Amino acid sequence: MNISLSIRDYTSVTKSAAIAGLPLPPGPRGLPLIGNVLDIPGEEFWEKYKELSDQHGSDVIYLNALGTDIIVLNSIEACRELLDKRSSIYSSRPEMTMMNDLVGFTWHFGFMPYGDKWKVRRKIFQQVFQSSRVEDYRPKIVKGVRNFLVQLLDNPDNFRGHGRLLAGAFILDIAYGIEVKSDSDIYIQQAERGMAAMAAAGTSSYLVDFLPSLGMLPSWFPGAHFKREASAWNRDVAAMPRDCLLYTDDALKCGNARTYTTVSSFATFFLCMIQNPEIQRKAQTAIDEAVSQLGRLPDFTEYRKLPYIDALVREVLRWRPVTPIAVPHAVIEDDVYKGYHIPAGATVLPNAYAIAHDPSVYGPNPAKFDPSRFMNASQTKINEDMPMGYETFGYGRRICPGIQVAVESIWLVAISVLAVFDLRPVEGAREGFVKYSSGMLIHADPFKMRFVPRSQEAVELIRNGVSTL
Ligand code: HEM
Repeated sequence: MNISLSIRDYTSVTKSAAIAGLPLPPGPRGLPLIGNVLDIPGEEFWEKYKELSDQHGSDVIYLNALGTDIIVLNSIEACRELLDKRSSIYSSRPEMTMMNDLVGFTWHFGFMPYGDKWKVRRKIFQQVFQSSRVEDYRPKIVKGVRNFLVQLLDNPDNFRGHGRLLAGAFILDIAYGIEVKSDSDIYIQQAERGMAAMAAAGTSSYLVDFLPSLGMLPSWFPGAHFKREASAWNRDVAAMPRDCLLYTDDALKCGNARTYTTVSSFATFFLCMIQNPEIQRKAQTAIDEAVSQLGRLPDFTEYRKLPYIDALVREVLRWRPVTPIAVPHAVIEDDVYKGYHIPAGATVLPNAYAIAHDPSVYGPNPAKFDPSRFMNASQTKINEDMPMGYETFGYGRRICPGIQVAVESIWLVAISVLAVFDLRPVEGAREGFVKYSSGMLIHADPFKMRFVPRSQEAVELIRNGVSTL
């Protein structure tokens, strides 16, 4: 036994030594001590990583920030090979000092390292949101979307607030069975602020993430602005699990701080519709033919039966991925990819934005919003050979466990809103590009639009939508 162990140990030591002798993936030359810190921009870093990948002619690039190894995966093949197929060693998280220790997300299993504590929480969370429970949660999505339509009719200017309420209330209802009625509810507001903190703190671009001892600096110290930002966010983030316990005796379910992601997709959907009226009309024609003539609002009876609406949802998720570099993974063993050494402990960033905008995956002109890219040549069915555009939900064992409810919510919002409203830009407002925020989660900057009921019959359908459930 002892002999076999020592043979195994010897084999693994020689294997590690052989791997360590391989070159690291290519990347920009770093400076002494600080490495590539100056190559990591504070904003839209996914663009820069893609540029570096093109410059070095490699889908995998290497950077070093204050001694921390960073591997960026810029192709779907690299993500699938490493994060999916080799998930037993690529499913941990880096330390994330800013997110966990300073901002206070240690309670959220999404940022925990791979291990038993994470596994228990993930299992319980999945039980709540798994696909076999669609019968339990779909009626709640339908009810939420019907209320959303009434709110859009009565107070269209607050469409973002209604979207926040829809996403937040629905998750609170599924997870804890509690009913929230307004977007000014304290829990919705708090979750919103907590998610804004998550979006900003999770970028892996704070120096303290690479040199945790910087966290010891006092807040007043020059350059320690991250400490001041963290303490401003910490109050809301710490309150999230505490308040969650007011509603449930099961603290492990407290992983629901993910509403912001779905809300960001709702806004992208609205934006794409006002910027592409011909696509809006095409989607409405498909809905009118299949549902509106039935004299009722759409529901899950139509799910997966209208290929153009499925394609539209895929394109919303692809065009502006909510999480452009997903959430950082960490690799726990030395590994080899395409002859390059991937060092144990490296932070691994899947560049979801680069993948979503890769013409070799999604066809020409990836900057254009065009649902037809997901259809077959005759435009009659979804092209099943094309990836779904869901890469934005991450990879391997850490893939988003809310993927199904998120996609189904976005789908029902899209089909229901288009069935009864024409979405139009505000007359006289400057049309064109709307800027997106930069961070772990991105969202469109505030914009205005109009929700015009398509007919008197549509108004009646909206008004009667909730009572007919
Ligand atoms: C458009 C909507 C959404 C997007 C784009 C999104 C995206 C992501 C991504 C990229 C990750 C990290 C995956 C990885 O590390 O490889 C993630 C993790 C996670 N998501 Fe989502 N998500 C969305 C909606 C939701 C919803 C609605 C929920 C809750 C019902 C949710 C719950 C979670 C949780 C708990 C994790 C942590 C998983 C873990 O670390 O094991 N997400 N999500």
